[in-house]
Amino acid sequence: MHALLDPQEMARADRYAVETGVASFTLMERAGTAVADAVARFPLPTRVVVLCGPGNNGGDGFVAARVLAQRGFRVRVALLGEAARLTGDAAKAAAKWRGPVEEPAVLDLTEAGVIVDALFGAGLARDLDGAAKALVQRMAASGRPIIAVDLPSGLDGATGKVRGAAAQAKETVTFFRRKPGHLLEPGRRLCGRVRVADIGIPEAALAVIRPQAFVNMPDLWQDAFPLPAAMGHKYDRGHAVVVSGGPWTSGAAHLAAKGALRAGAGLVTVACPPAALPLHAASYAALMPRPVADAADLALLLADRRLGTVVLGPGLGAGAATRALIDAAAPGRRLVLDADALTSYEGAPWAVAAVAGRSAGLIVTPHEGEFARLFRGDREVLEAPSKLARTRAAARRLGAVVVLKGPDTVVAAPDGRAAIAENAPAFLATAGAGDVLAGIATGLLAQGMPVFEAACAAVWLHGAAACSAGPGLVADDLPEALRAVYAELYEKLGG
Ligand SMILES: NC(=O)C1=CN([C@@H]2O[C@H](COP(=O)(O)OP(=O)(O)OC[C@H]3O[C@@H](n4cnc5c(N)ncnc54)[C@H](OP(=O)(O)O)[C@@H]3O)[C@@H](O)[C@H]2O)[C@@H](O)CC1
Ligand SMILES: Nc1ncnc2c1ncn2[C@@H]1O[C@H](COP(=O)(O)OP(=O)(O)O)[C@@H](O)[C@H]1O
Ligand SMILES: [K+]
Repeated sequence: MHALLDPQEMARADRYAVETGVASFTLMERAGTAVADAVARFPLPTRVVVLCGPGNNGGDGFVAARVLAQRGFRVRVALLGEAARLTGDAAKAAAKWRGPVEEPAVLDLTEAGVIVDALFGAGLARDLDGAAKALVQRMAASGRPIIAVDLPSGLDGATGKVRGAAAQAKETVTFFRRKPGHLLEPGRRLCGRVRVADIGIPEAALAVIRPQAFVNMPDLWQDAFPLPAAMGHKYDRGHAVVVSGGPWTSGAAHLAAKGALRAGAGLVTVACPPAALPLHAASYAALMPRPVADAADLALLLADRRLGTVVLGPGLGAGAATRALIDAAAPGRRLVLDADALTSYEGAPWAVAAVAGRSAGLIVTPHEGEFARLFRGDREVLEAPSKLARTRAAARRLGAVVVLKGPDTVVAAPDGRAAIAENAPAFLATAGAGDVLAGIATGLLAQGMPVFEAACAAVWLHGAAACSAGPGLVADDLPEALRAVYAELYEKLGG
């Protein structure tokens, strides 16, 4: 699994390496050498400017400068702060750099072939201001390619937020594992291409750290992925129910239903107002439309316990009628709540927590607007320091798995496990895409996949389907595109 380490966890990995016999200066030497390797891969990087900061990030910069000079590059080094104030490994690395150490102010950064940004990394402790901020802004304005050491300076590795200023990097070289800030926007864009260098920290450090945040990739959930059993029948693959709005808003439920079917649910029933029956009947022939006028009708339909997974929200309308449908569906069933279902609980996350408590597992899939409405007034959730922290706080509050959508969709479980997606193309932001995602999650839940894993898999499959469909995508393409993604996944998982 691809773990993500926050700065504290990374410091723990560092200590673990030292405890198990790796000298900390060796880590710095390898880190600086990895940066030098990245510079050397650039086209014609003959003139290199290395901007070093006052801590170990600057130390990596001094090592990179030395290695590059030894390899014949013309290197100039500037230090933000005084050389006399460097300590520990950074002081040692600076002492091994034999060339001049200049004032940043005297350098014309626009003349650099490549700039190495080694000002601040994991130790960024507050917003940049004064000389540090001015230097980062000059670097950004230089227009020269930048290779960032660990993180673009000013980017917070835990949150992905910019603290004061940060310069767009062409490439970022980080160490051992990526950090959440490499995936969370705007950090992801600022990093450019991210390389992870092995600097000799033992993998066993992860068993000690027990990280709880991961990149959302198949290795995170593939062991729980429901491959169809050779001797199975459709009921083994679950019976999902999509609750639809009336004829004018039935498209959203329709997209969710297709998502659930293509994700592998054995059967999908669409519970819809009678006026919407013909529309659903005319879509996929495989869908089973049933007339459901209100919550009492839904309860009757769901009396068949095989209908164990229900998605509500897409195109349903927000308000009391939707809350009543949710109350009818919740007891003992696995639920996905999206869109209007979430807006129906504006400012009342405790009510969703109550639904979660009655259910057999709940996934909620808000976008940022729905999230803000649901948690209105809940400062602990809304003001948590990052998208990752907000999603985790929300999951704890609701006792449910939360999927907070966007270019960097975060999935979090109440127990703290979290995954950040990196496979969604920008053109996935199109009307109805969210409805398909809710449907895919429902289809996976219906097949018995555990709730957190189902949510993570749904997000990854959704992104992969979009990539497979390509630019020009409309939401209707996503369920169809899932076929190619499944073909590859089944092949890989031996299904
Ligand atoms: N962990 C590992 O395994 C390995 C880590 N390695 C490397 O170490 C890096 C982390 O080093 P680090 O901890 O020394 O922190 P770093 O990023 O240099 O910054 C600290 C300095 O900046 C200062 N400062 C902070 N904020 C500021 C602000 N807003 N404005 C102005 N100043 C500010 C702060 O000063 P102070 O807060 O004390 O005033 C302090 O002097 C990591 O990113 C990686 O590159 C590798 O060598 C390989 C192994
Ligand atoms: N900039 C982006 N890059 C990639 N994916 C995005 C971006 N913005 C939104 N998405 C994704 O597009 C989908 C949009 O869903 P949603 O906002 O619910 O729209 P709708 O209600 O129209 O279906 C979500 O899966 C979200 O993660
Ligand atoms: K940096």
